[in-house]
Amino acid sequence: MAIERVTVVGLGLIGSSIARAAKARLPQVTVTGHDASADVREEARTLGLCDTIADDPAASVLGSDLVILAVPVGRMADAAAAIAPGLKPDAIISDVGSSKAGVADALAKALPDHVVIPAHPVAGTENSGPAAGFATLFEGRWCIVTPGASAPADAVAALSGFWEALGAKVDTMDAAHHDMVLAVTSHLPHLIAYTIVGTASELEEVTESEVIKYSAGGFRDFTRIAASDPVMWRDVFLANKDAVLETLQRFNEDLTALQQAIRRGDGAKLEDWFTRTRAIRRSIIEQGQDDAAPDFGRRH
Ligand SMILES: NC(=O)C1=CN([C@@H]2O[C@H](COP(=O)(O)OP(=O)(O)OC[C@H]3O[C@@H](n4cnc5c(N)ncnc54)[C@H](O)[C@@H]3O)[C@@H](O)[C@H]2O)C=CC1
Ligand SMILES: O=C(O)C(=O)Cc1ccc(O)cc1
Repeated sequence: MAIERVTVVGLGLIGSSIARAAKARLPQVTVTGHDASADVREEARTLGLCDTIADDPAASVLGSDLVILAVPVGRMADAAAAIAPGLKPDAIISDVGSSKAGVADALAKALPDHVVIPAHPVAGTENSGPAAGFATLFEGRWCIVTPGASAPADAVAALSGFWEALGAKVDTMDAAHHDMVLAVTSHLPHLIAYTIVGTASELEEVTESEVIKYSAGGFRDFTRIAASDPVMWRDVFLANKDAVLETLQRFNEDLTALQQAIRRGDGAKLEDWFTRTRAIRRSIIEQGQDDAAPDFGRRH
């Protein structure tokens, strides 16, 4: 099935990057945009992100073959309900939310008679808003598609083809599995960054501002992640509660084991652990998958 008209709902970092990438790489595709915020719609018009920006959500999806919801995870249900009256019966509705099982349920409930295929481009930055997006964001990055059992194969293929056309590599998996994997690789690291930067800022009173002054090393990387959008991440942790709590439990156990090794002066335990993690990093680089950390910061 051909995708000739695409609507992007939510024109922040990810939505505006989809619009930019589609305009750059798919000149035959017409892109319509909508955002609930009048200021964002205005900015999107000024930036020339889409062929058309619609003020009304239902009007924005009229005639569209593919509608991508790029709003915070907690806003997916509202956004889906608002577009419902304008959808073509055979339109594909997808999203880009960072957690998948809860979003899949919310979208299926809001759009019971439509083809819903959730997805997650695993690419982004700590910035938000329409000006933060860029056309190359998805190049060489994974997009995880999580179709339910009833998703038509031709629609899954069409959505995967769209992401590949934007430069992404596509993998397909079950939504619950996605949420467990991303809890480890993305959600927990963000929680750790939010924690350490908050703790350090409280400790700053003790160290008399030296935390900021000497923040050239690892701490600086944590501050970048901890600058990520508060609303987006609030929603991710609330939506992926079970997987995050399970991962956090394991993390706490390992942290306690390292704490104990430090207290007991168990240097062998510390050195073994650090040797193992160094090998993990090296094997990621050998597999050519070391794009994550440097690439996330490539626009800064
Ligand atoms: N920031 C990142 O690095 C990544 C984010 N994501 C996911 O992408 C989604 C969007 O995130 P960002 O683009 O970073 O956020 P953003 O904050 O830059 O943009 C979100 C936009 O959605 C709009 N919006 C909110 N509720 C709406 C509604 N009901 N209808 C229409 N528009 C609405 C907001 O006005 C805002 O312009 C989230 O679900 C997030 O989990 C996925 C991959 C990476
Ligand atoms: O900026 C970073 O380091 C990120 O981790 C970006 C990011 C944020 C959320 C996602 O769901 C995927 C990628």
